[in-house]
Amino acid sequence: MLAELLAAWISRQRWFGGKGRPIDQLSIDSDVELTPGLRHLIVAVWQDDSRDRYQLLLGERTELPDRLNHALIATIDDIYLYDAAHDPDRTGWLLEGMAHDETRSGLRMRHVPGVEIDTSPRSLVLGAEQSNTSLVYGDAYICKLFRRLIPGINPELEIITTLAARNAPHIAQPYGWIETDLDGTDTTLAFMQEFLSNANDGWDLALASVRDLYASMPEVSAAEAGGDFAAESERLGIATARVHRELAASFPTDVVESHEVKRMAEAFRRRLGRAVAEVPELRQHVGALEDAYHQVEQLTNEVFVQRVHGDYHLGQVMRTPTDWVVLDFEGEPGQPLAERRALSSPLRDVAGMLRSFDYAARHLLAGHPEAAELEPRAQEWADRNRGTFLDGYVAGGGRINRGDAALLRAFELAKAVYEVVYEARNRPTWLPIPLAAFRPR
Ligand SMILES: Nc1ncnc2c1ncn2[C@@H]1O[C@H](COP(=O)(O)OP(=O)(O)O)[C@@H](O)[C@H]1O
Ligand SMILES: O=P(O)(O)O[C@H]1O[C@H](CO)[C@@H](O[C@H]2O[C@H](CO)[C@@H](O)[C@H](O)[C@H]2O)[C@H](O)[C@H]1O
Repeated sequence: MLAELLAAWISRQRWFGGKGRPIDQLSIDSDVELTPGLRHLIVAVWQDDSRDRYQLLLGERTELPDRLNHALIATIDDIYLYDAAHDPDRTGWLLEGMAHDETRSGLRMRHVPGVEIDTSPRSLVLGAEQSNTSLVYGDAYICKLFRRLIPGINPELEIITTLAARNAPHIAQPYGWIETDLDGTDTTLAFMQEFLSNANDGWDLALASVRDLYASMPEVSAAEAGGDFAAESERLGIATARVHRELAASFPTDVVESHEVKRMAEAFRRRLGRAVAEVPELRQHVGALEDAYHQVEQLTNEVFVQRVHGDYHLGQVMRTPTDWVVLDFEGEPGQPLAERRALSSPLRDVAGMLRSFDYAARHLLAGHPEAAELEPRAQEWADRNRGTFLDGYVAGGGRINRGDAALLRAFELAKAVYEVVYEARNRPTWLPIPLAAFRPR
């Protein structure tokens, strides 16, 4: 009975990766009591013969305070079962566990050597629950509970702890993590780092700039607008190049010989094939995409590859009073771990951010009564910030060569294909934004 109730509940969660497909079955793989009133569950969700596993913190109470009503999952035998990630009376237990390196019922809670964890702050779930659930403790820490579990060490934990040990700039200090065995492999369940309380999300800052441009009367160019974002885009380019340099210095790198570059084009094509099957709107753009991928096959230069961010966009960077900080090095949610840890061209991240400038420029157009008149201004804002970001990247020592244009374009288009699927599944009204990327330029 609990399994059926969980299936209905999980399908409505923003972080559930299997949206758009019915759940055939949900089974409870593990269910352990962490402390009275708090259970840790790993559930397996079966859809079309594929299985994904998710973790949840299940709270139990005989009375449910109003503030937890939104987290209610079900009532069984007069016991309220709810998502305890939303209950600060329960989540303090995780902080204590990491502070004291506790192991309970197979869950290993650990802190980064040399740091101290203050166990007094209470948690709040961050409003923007996306692929995961983040708990903010006071204004000190942010602990991300990975919802969909993939056996193995999460790339974010691996990368941030490695970069922090080198005192690399542009990252937030790591504090602790929680792990368990899944299929006999150490698997990260949660990762906690410094909460940047005095910082703004790059996406929000960019949107403020776009809004300012749209509202400026009489019409001014993006460069003349009071909220011009170009200096920030440039700084972000410089920070991105620095992070790429740190990643290249900390992890293995390689060079893909020109005759092997074909494989990259094949990967783009495989992704396109899957996406077209899911989102028919893509079909009319297949020709243009094939052309772009074909140009990659014709490349005669070798391609430098290294560890990269993997899902780089304006929502993954924050502006502190001093500089940009890069978050969320876990790659594209939903991709196999091996793919997320694989070496790739840093141009992939550059392309991701270029796409994000396009998103920021266009997102306010959907449903806007003056969308047609604003379109050229959106394009102008996107072009300006994409350009200054690239300038910053090159000035910061980022590797972009003359022969990279075709590869950068292909990465951008492949990212837009990914976004089409992401939007079709999660925010269908946003679908026109990535679809606009396939228009001829
Ligand atoms: N260290 C941090 N300090 C402050 N806010 C953060 C921090 N990490 C993440 N956030 C906020 O949480 C949002 C989502 O974080 P992210 O790591 O991208 O999670 P997800 O993987 O669920 O998308 C970010 O856009 C940012 O607003
Ligand atoms: O942040 P996540 O790791 O959860 O990334 C996923 O969600 C993102 C949306 O929140 C999605 O990003 C897309 O929308 C952004 C605006 O909301 C935009 O800035 C990005 O450029 C665009 O790709 C991301 O693709 C997805 O993996």
